[in-house]
Amino acid sequence: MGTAREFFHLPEEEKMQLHSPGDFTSPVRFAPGIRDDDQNIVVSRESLKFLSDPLENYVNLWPTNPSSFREAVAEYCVAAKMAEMTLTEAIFESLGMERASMDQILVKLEQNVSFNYYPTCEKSNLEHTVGLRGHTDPSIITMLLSDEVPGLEIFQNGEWILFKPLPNTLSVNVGDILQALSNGGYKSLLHRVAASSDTERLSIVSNCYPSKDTRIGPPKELIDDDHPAIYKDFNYKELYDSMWKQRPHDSTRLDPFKVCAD
Ligand SMILES: O=C(O)CCC(=O)C(=O)O
Ligand SMILES: [Fe+2]
Repeated sequence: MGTAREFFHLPEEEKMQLHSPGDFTSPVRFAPGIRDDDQNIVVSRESLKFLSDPLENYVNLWPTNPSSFREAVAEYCVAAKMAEMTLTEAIFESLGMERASMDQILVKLEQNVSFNYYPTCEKSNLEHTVGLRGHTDPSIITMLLSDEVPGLEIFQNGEWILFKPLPNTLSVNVGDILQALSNGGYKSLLHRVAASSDTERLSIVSNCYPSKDTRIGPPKELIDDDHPAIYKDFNYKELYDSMWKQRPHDSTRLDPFKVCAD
């Protein structure tokens, strides 16, 4: 967390060297906060997103400032990936998936990591500022470590609820891919981050997802006459590509992959 904080406190010009607008494929990307004039809103989050798996392919592309970056972050990524694999396997077992269906996904799990930084916002601008807009994650599961400053809100039973971070605790969100793989048994979590005028906030998010070509669809053992397939088979590349396309206002990321449109 200290390394992430040091990174975001670097001069703007240095962080902006890692900014490549419109490029969603670069293995290391810095994104500054944005102003959305259409919605008259500022999204204050700055993020550093980077690929981390397999580590040896990417670690040499990561920032070298702060100097602790590569070593500290590599250690975190490896530990997070192991925890995610163990959890994902346990979730698959709980669903009653057969070994072959589980392995098809587990042997090709990948990971990307985001450092998120939410600077404080002037009180007078709070009304038109959010930390991060409501979204679900395009992952199987997402592991979140935050610096214990509140701000994350989750949508539950029709309302936004402030999530209370516990000290030294990781939280895990269900992502869109687990919703598809479990044929709707698990629901991906809609969440957002509020802006604050009091305290800056930091989080480290590790997303775990199948390789781009892995077939994503409910395994046959979860499908029967009472539980018909909700989603067509797709792969992560198709989900990722469709993420950046304009969607109807009320649609979610998985809607384009539904067997029957509602
Ligand atoms: O900062 C947080 O608590 C959440 C960040 C998040 O939702 C994301 O990076 O997808
Ligand atoms: Fe998220």
